[in-house]
Amino acid sequence: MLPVMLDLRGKRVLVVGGGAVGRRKALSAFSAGAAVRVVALESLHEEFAAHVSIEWIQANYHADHLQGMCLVFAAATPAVNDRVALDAIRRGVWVNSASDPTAGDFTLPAVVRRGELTLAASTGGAAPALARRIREKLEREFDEHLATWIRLLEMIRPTVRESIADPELRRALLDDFADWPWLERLKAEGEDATRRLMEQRIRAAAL
Ligand SMILES: C[C@@]1(CC(=O)O)C2=NC(=C\c3[nH]c(c(CCC(=O)O)c3CC(=O)O)Cc3[nH]c(c(CC(=O)O)c3CCC(=O)O)/C=C3\N/C(=C\2)[C@@H](CCC(=O)O)[C@]3(C)CC(=O)O)/[C@H]1CCC(=O)O
Ligand SMILES: NC(=O)c1ccc[n+]([C@@H]2O[C@H](COP(=O)([O-])OP(=O)(O)OC[C@H]3O[C@@H](n4cnc5c(N)ncnc54)[C@H](O)[C@@H]3O)[C@@H](O)[C@H]2O)c1
Repeated sequence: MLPVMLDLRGKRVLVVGGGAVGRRKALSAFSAGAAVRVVALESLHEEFAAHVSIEWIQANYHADHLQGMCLVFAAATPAVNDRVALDAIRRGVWVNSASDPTAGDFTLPAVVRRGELTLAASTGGAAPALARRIREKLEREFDEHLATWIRLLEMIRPTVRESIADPELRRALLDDFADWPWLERLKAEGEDATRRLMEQRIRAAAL
C-alpha cells in the first residue's frame, strides 16, 4: 500500500450511503476540497443542511451515478458496496469499500491534523478499532503546540536562508530548530519568546 495525500480540490467525489460512515467520508472529502455528491435511500440528513456544497440525491444507487466521478466511497450495505466497487473498477474510477478492505483500491487511515502536519494510522483493514486507539494516542502526544512549532519553523526558514550563506551551517541550524527541546521550550515559554530566541540564534550564526 502506498500512503498518499490527495488534493481533491475541483474533483468530483461520490459517496454511496448516507449513514454515519457515509457522512463521515463525505465530510472528509468535502474538507479536502471535493465537490461531493451523496446517494442514499433517505432524504437529506440535517447535518448536511449546513453544507450546501454537498449534494444529496435520494435514490437507489445506479452505475450512472459514477458518471464524471474520479473517486467513490461505497458506504451502504455490504451487498451494495460490492456492486459499487465492481462498477467503479470496471469504469476506472478509484473506489473505497467501507465493508471490505480488499474490494476497492484504497482504505482510509485514522487521522490527526496539527496545522501543516498530518499523522495517519492504518492497519490496512486488520483492526480499524486499533487504528482509532492509535489516533487517540497520537492526539495526546502531539497537541496543538506542534502546529505552532511548525508555523514558527515555516516562518523563520526564509530568514535562515537569507542570513546564512554557508549551506552546512544553514542545515545544522534548521536541523536544530526542528529538534524536540524547541517544542518543550515552546510549551514552557510561549510562541513569542521562542521566536525571539530562534531569531537570536540566527543572528549569532550569521556573524
Ligand atoms: C480508521 C477509520 C477511518 C475512517 O473511517 O475514516 C476506519 N475505520 C474507523 C473506525 C472503525 N471502523 C469500525 C469500527 C468498529 C470496531 C471494529 O469493527 O473493529 C471502528 C472503531 C470505532 O468506530 O471506534 C468498523 C469497521 N471498519 C471497517 C469494517 C469492515 C471490515 O473490515 O470488515 C468494519 C466492521 C463493520 C461491521 O462489521 O459492521 C473497514 C474499514 N475501516 C477503515 C477505516 C478501513 C481500514 C482502516 C484500518 O484498518 O486501519 C476500512 C477497511 C475501509 C474504509 O472505511 O476505508 C476509522 C477510525 C476513525 C477514528 O479516527 O476514530
Ligand atoms: N469504515 C468504517 O469505519 C466502518 C464502520 C462501521 C461500519 N462500516 C461499514 O460501512 C457501511 C455503512 O455503515 P453505516 O453504519 O453508515 O450504515 P447505515 O445503515 O447507517 O447506513 C447505510 C446507508 O446506505 C444507504 N443505502 C443502502 N442501500 C442503498 C442503495 N441501494 N442505494 C443507495 N443508498 C443505499 C442507506 O440509505 C443509508 O444511508 C456498512 O457496510 C458497514 O459494514 C464501516
